[in-house]
Amino acid sequence: MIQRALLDTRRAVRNALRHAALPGTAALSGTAALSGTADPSGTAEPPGGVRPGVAAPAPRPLVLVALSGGADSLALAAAVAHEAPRLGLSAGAVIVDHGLQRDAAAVAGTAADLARGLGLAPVRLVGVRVTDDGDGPEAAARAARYDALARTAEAERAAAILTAHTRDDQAEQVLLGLARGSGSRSLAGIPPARELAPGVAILRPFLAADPAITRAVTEAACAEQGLAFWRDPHNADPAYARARVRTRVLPVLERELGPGVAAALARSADLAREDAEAFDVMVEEQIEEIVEPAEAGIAVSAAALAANPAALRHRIIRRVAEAEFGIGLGREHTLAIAALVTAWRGQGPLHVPGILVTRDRGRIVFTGAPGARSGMEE
Ligand SMILES: Nc1ncnc2c1ncn2[C@@H]1O[C@H](COP(=O)(O)OP(=O)(O)OP(=O)(O)O)[C@@H](O)[C@H]1O
Repeated sequence: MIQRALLDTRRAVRNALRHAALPGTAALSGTAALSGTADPSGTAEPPGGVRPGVAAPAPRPLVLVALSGGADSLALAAAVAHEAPRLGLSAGAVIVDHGLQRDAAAVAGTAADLARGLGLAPVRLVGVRVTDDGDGPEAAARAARYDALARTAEAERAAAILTAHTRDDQAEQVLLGLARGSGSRSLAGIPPARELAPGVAILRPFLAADPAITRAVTEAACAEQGLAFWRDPHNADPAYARARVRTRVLPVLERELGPGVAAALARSADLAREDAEAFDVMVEEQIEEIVEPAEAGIAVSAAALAANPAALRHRIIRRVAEAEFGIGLGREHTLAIAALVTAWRGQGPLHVPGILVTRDRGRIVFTGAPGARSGMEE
């Protein structure tokens, strides 16, 4: 029997690892290894150990799979265990125990056993305390998890953490962003790769694949390898917005609009990401040109802001507030500041949370309100 899902997951991992520009290493191309220790055979040391007079081989760069024990990350772990040695990499796993469910420790222990059974090493089981600061239990668990992943990667000197987000996760994320009324950065959804911490990348091979790997494929890949995966009861718990999108909203859309909605949403994310990246570059270029320090703050040329299309003008305003004062402006406040440029009729100073904005001699001047952080980020 052709194990198609297994092969798809392995190909996704192989491509992601080959093309990753992992921190501290060069991007793999073809069979060349990250650190110059290319070893498609998977045997880094010569038989009999290191030869006299020959420098010991550099340790293989380490990648760590973020493993929950669910189908997605178990399929990823199996694919990484197979592919990493062939690319001159070593591969381990991190399992985060959020301690949120009664059987959490047992689930984490089983996942760790499965990882060891796949040949991953090291396998790290990390317990975290989840404290909800008001953003909800999902966000609190995510923050604790990513913090633990970053700390473990640093402790193990890993070049990358790999997570198993699928096309279905991406579609759900885009729908949630749409429902919130977000811009292209948020609609871009979950990035296939980004920096997790200084010197540590986070890679999502199933999202980077073309076409992206679906949840159905990860489940099939587990079945093809006889891997028993855990089903997280939270995934079907209607208390969680993401679970409602997964179990109720997307099935309705697929039924009413036809199959392919999830794929289309994931494609929208890719398009939005391209737009967002282009805007980021344009905003930085504009900021270099039209922003200057002002007493106790920063000033932007009103004429230059006016000359830009709204999409850029609004992004420049938001970027200045974020970089200079650490404040994320909402749509309403952004438009109010933009009106000092586009609908100028001698308005007085504008108070937005943490910032005072005035128009003064052809410049829009941003000044920190008491307590606001100040200083444009590098
Ligand atoms: N307990 C865990 N331990 C280690 N890794 C985990 C754990 N839970 C999830 N992950 C990793 O995160 C990926 C996404 O999981 P999930 O969709 O549940 O996360 P999420 O809450 O949506 O957060 P985010 O999408 O921001 O990672 C999984 O595929 C897996 O790689």
